[in-house]
Amino acid sequence: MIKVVLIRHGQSEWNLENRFTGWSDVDLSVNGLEEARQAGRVLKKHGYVFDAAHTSYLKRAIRTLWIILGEMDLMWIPEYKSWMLNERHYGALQGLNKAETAAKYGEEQVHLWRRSVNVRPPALERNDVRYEASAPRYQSLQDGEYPLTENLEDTERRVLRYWRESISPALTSGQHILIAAHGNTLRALVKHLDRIPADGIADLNIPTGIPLVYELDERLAPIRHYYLGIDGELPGEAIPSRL
Ligand SMILES: O=C(O)[C@@H](CO)OP(=O)(O)O
Repeated sequence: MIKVVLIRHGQSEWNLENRFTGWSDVDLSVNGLEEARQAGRVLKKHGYVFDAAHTSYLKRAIRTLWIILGEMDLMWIPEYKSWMLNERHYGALQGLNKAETAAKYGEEQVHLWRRSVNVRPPALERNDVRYEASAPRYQSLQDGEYPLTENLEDTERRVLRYWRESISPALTSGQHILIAAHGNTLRALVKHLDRIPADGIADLNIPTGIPLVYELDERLAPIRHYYLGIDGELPGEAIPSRL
């Protein structure tokens, strides 16, 4: 049986301030640092060992990974980073306060921007300071790959490309893999793994900093999944609903 562990980064400064984040490169909050340490302790306590880890180009996920590997004394393992694991790009909403945006455009519109599969938030303009296509970290992207905005389907396409190209072959060759990523990249991956239809994904939220274990068969179809706490598998009611 194949196991892969997914983890959403610990609480970020903008999760705390309730701001749309996307590709904005904000760090972990004090609470987020502790969530990452705790995730490392949980994985270590339950005997997890990884051969390699994958994360995004964004420091909230990278730091979460580093803290976990530090706790597990696994800092030596290969670490792979890709923009394809970056959070869903939030377009022109990036940096805005979610509650203020809801007061301006209505709760329903903001819910569509946040949780629908096919509605894209307003796009960034190329002359916006938040458009960072020429930043060194994004130099390897091909034309058209740096997003101006994304819906969940757009995010799913690039996440699944990375899953198929870089993670699936490692898993089927027997490697134990940890993926430290983001709320919507992990929602996209879970949607694919569990074959959740487009109209069933709005209510799926992944909490920050709690390891999510997927057990897969040899064709990488899920057998079962569960969140892991210090005392073992977490019951549904123990999963925080905070986003
Ligand atoms: O702001 C973001 O980038 C994401 C994750 O924090 O928010 P949301 O919950 O709206 O998908």
